[in-house]
Amino acid sequence: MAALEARLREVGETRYHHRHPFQLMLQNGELDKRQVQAWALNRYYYQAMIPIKDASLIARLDDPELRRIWRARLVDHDGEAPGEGGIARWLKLTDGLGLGRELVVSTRGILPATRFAVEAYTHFVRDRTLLEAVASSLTELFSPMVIGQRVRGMLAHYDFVSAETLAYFEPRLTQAPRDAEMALDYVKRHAQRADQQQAVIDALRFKCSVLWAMLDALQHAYVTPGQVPPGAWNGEPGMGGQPT
Ligand SMILES: O=C(O)c1cc(C(=O)O)c2c(n1)C(=O)C(=O)c1cc(C(=O)O)[nH]c1-2
Repeated sequence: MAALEARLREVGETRYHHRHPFQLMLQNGELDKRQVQAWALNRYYYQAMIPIKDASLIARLDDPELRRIWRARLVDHDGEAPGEGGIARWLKLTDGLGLGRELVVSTRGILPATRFAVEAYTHFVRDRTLLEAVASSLTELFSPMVIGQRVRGMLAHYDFVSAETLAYFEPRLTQAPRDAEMALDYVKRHAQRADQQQAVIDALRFKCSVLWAMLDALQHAYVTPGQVPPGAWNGEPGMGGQPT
């Protein structure tokens, strides 16, 4: 099983979004405020869909113990009360960046490719085997590293963000390792055959592609050559994006 873990870590090393040019620009202070806003606006859709993805996974778990463990993820994102949890904290980030809440929550200004990538993830978790669904969350093995680089870089380079507006990320540094450890343990116990282990590797590759595609879309639309797709957010806080 150490061999499987080594293969998974190799996938992360080569394919995770810590290597994406948009992530590098974000953490190196090379984006302007509008580009950072576009990142936060689009990433909101990922945040909003994660608990829906997790709820569909929980619905397929027949072991109460596993459901109880996985349930913590719903609480992390949705909170126990209005204004709590990861989604609410992400909205503090978009507030802090000057984006209108109605625009953000409506998701009408997100890029088409953001929507397709996030939907592909939720459908993958719903439709594939439970083993693949669990394995697709294993990008979380690598997220504390990229979050640390992003937060440090953004605080150092952008005067329009603060530790308070980036507060979303702080709890993730403990939540993500807890979740990833559990998912890795599950995968190691359930991927016994070679074909199952390959399915696990492929699920992680797929998930890396989801995250990569989201940043590709931002790079294409808002960096170079600046091709904002029709109907997507046009750079004006609270505006842009056609009403649905
Ligand atoms: O900031 C990031 O780079 C990053 C990456 C990932 C990831 O690797 O999927 C997640 C998150 N953040 C995150 O905040 C989060 O809640 C989360 C949940 C999941 C998942 O697949 O269930 N990934 C991620």
